[in-house]
Amino acid sequence: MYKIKTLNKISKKGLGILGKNYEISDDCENPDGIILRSFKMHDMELPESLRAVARAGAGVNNIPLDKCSEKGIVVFNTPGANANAVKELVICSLLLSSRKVVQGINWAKTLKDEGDQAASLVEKGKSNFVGPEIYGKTLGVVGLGAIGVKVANAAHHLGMNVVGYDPYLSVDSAWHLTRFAEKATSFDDLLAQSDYITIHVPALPSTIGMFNSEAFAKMKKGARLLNFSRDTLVDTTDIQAALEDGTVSCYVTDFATADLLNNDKVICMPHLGASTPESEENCAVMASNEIKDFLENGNIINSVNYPNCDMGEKNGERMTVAHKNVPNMLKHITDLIAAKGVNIDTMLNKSRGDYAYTMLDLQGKIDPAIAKEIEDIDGVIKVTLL
Ligand SMILES: NC(=O)C1=CN([C@@H]2O[C@H](COP(=O)(O)OP(=O)(O)OC[C@H]3O[C@@H](n4cnc5c(N)ncnc54)[C@H](O)[C@@H]3O)[C@@H](O)[C@H]2O)C=CC1
Ligand SMILES: O=C(O)CCC(=O)C(=O)O
Repeated sequence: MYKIKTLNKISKKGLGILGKNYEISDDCENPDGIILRSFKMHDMELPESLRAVARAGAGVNNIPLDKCSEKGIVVFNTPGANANAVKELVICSLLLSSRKVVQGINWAKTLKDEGDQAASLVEKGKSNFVGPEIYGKTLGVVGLGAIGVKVANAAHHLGMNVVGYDPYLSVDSAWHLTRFAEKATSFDDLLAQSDYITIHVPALPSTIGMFNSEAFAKMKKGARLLNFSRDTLVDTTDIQAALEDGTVSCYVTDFATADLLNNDKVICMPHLGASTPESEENCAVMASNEIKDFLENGNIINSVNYPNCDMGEKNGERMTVAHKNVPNMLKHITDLIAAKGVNIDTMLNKSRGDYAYTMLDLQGKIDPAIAKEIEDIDGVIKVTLL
């Protein structure tokens, strides 16, 4: 029986995939795996039993990746599974940033006690809520991954000129991106051209604070900024100054923070980007499949800290070894196995940065003591006999 701890509400349809060999609860002790959404794991003690963490979503800045890697805990995410949900809210927000819809609705509500006068007051007051159309305007998309590409394509279909910036654009993203999107020559070039800018990069040391006073100084006066990625990408003090002096005319963010909630030029949403039944189900299904395949077969698909390794369904004895990416490791492991007279049927070894993962299909019955001996090799982190 495998134990799965959930740290957020996870779609039942997704969890159902795990099947009857799984005990799933939000308070289980000694879990083999954790499935979560935005729960912040940084202050959490990682149980010794823990082998895998699956983020039902894209961003993994809520997970202590270094700590997990050191303990041989494989962390997964669900690339693209919520991208359509975010794309739709971004398109909605392009319009919200332009047309003063939120402000207009709030004002209209203040007329609720005006009786027969309400209709004429609406007509008199509506000129306060005029805003430009997005058709023919330029949208800058920063980060052309799963979400950025979908946003770029949809904006093109709405008649916008699209300019994109992504120095690490993947081949897959390039295949899916509309041919009408133009490539910005640099981040500064995108800032200078865009009437609207939407951010779709992960929160990394290299991206945190990328929208700061220096960036705002290079933007078109009155540009509109959308942030559905992470709060830390936009410097809170600098955006308030840019809104105050009119450099940015509206900031739409999916990350409501106390200092922004009082600003009339900010539209704050409570992290709703991925909150659709479809996206919650897609993410939960993908996360459950990933964790099940790892726990049962040792396969790693869509990990963010260990290399992807897939030997298909196990058929016999399989051993997996999470280890440091150092010389001679394979020799040490295979020497110990050979010394026990065990034959290796198939083997796969891949590395990713400082860490590596080895999968071995072994012939015959394996003495679990081998696992202990391999775990004692300097640089080996975790050995699992499946
Ligand atoms: N508001 C919400 O509910 C959601 C927010 N997100 C956030 O959106 C982010 C992006 O999600 P996806 O598109 O699914 O991820 P993704 O990994 O498919 O795309 C990220 C893209 O950013 C690019 N990138 C990295 N550094 C960059 C830089 N310095 N400048 C320009 N581009 C850079 C990468 O090359 C990649 O193409 C996530 O990391 C997460 O923080 C994701 C899903 C839901
Ligand atoms: O699970 C959620 O609602 C948040 C989604 C998100 O921010 C992500 O996938 O990065």
